[in-house]
Amino acid sequence: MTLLTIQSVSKRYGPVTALDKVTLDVAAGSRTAVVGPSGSGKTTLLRIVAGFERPDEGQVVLNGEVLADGAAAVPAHKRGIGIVSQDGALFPHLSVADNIGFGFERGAPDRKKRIVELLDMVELDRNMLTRRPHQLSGGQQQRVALARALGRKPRLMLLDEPFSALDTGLREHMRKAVARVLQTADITTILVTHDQAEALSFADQVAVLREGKLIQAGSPQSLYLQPKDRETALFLGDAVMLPAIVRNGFADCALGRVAVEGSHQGKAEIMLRPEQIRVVADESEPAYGGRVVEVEFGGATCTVAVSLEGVALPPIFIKTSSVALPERGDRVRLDIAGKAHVFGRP
Ligand SMILES: Nc1ncnc2c1ncn2[C@@H]1O[C@H](COP(=O)(O)OP(=O)(O)OP(=O)(O)O)[C@@H](O)[C@H]1O
Repeated sequence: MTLLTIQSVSKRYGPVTALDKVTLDVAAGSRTAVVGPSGSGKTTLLRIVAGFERPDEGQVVLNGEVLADGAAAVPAHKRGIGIVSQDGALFPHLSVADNIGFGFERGAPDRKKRIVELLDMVELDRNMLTRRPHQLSGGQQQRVALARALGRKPRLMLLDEPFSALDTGLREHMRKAVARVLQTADITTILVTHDQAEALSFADQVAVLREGKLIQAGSPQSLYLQPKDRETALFLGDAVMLPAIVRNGFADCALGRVAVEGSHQGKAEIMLRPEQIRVVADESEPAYGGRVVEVEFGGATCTVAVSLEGVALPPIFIKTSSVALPERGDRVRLDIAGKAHVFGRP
């Protein structure tokens, strides 16, 4: 069931088109990540859904209720939508307990109990209730902000880059913790991020924005393995692109004959994710071989650059484990796992 429908929403700021006829459905109980380069319209979209901005055109409908229809809009505080921003936006002069209970009635008999329940939900220690925000770490502040937003029992939760101020390890931990809390509470969520890995691991649906347009929306797997165009492919991760001739489910390219998806026939560009390619030392002069021109040791994931023989193409970069890492100058062949994705060539 669809909870939120964003229908042909456009927003201009003077000469800048921040959003251009964006249409996106968000299923009830799901997690959607909106990604895109800086300035692509992610925050504008979130602010329109939250009610902090009004669209010039288009509709926002939540659970059958029209929240915005062009400039006619339901005010933000009447939307039942929670939002957690990058800085958490906690009230610095209030304790953790009062931050979490901010929206609750002062004299409500169950106020304290609800605050403690929310604190437990975001897995914070109860001795933190009397602390002020500046006595908390960045990750703890974000949990308090999430608890406060959850306390209002939102129909929809919006997360605007909430993990971006945290360092890598904590970021991943928080992402998992927040996903768990939202799933347990069965709250539909939209996350805005410019971290592709975060989007792919957090969401059921990823929506890619570029220059105010929605380029593609779908499951993380489908976007990563079947991106609509080159730019989307490269935005979501490293990719090896090769010219090819496709016939009956196979592509002839500089790597030999590679199985492909789809029914495209003729000239095309194919894409492989680097982890689909395995570098195998092979001195036997294979028909489609190459020579290692660069090795970058990176711990768990190393990068090997291979210059393909007999073709005028730049070296291709392959991610590989540190086990049996080839050396510069080695002859190798490249084994492919899975199928390549085909971009049709006009
Ligand atoms: N209040 C405003 N006035 C004028 N232009 C604005 C305003 N808000 C956003 N813009 C412009 O609209 C475009 C989209 O901005 P938006 O903040 O939505 O992008 P974003 O994808 O969230 O970027 P970032 O990842 O850098 O936060 C940008 O060109 C931005 O400069």
